Amino acid sequence: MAVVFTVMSSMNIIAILIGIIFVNDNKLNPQVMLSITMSIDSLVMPILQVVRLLGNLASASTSAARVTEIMDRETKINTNVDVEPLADVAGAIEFKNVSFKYDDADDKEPMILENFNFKFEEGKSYAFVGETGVGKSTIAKLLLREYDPTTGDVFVNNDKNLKDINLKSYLDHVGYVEQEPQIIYGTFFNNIRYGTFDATDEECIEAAKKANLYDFINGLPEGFDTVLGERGFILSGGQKQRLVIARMFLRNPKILILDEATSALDNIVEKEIQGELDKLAAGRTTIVIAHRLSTIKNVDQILVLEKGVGVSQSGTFNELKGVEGRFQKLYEAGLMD
Ligand SMILES: Nc1ncnc2c1ncn2[C@@H]1O[C@H](COP(=O)(O)OP(=O)(O)OP(=O)(O)O)[C@@H](O)[C@H]1O
Repeated sequence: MAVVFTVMSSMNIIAILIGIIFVNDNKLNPQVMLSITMSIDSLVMPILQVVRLLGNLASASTSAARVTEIMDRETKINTNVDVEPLADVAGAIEFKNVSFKYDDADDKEPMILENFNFKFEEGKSYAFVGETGVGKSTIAKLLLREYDPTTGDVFVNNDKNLKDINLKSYLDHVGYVEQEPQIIYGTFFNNIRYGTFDATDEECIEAAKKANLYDFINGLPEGFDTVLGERGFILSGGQKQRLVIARMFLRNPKILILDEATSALDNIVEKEIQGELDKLAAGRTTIVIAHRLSTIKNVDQILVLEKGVGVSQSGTFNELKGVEGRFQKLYEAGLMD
């Protein structure tokens, strides 16, 4: 492709150079030379455009093939689309004898969770802490049923195995706030409404007020119609988090999973956002995957994960701070701002 471009582009330069020589020797009228080079231009340009188009078509067909390959991939998770959707989801979740590793087939891979038993009670808040790689985010993935346990089961609504229920109807009641908030290309209205598509403008505005984002949006020249995302208005890390919190207020989930939701923010913004997250968590079963101990001071129960041990300690922040153990070590290591 590059060769074609070079040859085509050089044709014009060569014609001009030869033309200049001929004009100098009085063998060619300058006006004729000008019209010849212009004709070459109008001949070469469409050819170059076609060549460029062919190049784009080739990369588009490669991308289309990759998308088709991904779409055709068989998922290991049966989402049970044919099962009657759950009318409601109770906030209690129970892990029974759950062991998990990512590659079932690899005998050498150690279990990340081993025989984990725990009951999350409705409306209470929990936090998982522990060193990096210990398996905190893996628990969030099991709760979202991105993976099924290698052995053991997760139960919701008392006795319903997460593997057997209509997954979409369960996930409709689960709110997930990721470390890196997902902003879509669209207006504030589109972004807040994402996931609750039938919400009215008034409901979006109400959610923005709860997330303490209303005054900021309202102060923009185009207000809630300001376009965000790639090539759109750029939000700061804290504003993005607030936007996701507004989205969650609108969704009103029974179960809330916060995966290090404030870890990308500086201390001052983090403290402000923490207030909004606490409001959001009130009355919902909340599970925090935490890096900073300061964000989990108020949760009902902290579970300390340790490699090869599982849950080595549990209790409230003040209880754990006062006893010798892994939590105190994390606390003393400065994980508390
Ligand atoms: N998709 C995956 N495939 C294979 N192994 C994975 C996958 N995701 C995570 N792991 C491995 O599982 C272990 C637990 O990872 P996990 O992300 O749950 O830890 P974490 O405690 O959340 O760590 P961090 O605090 O660094 O986020 C790690 O050894 C990690 O390398």
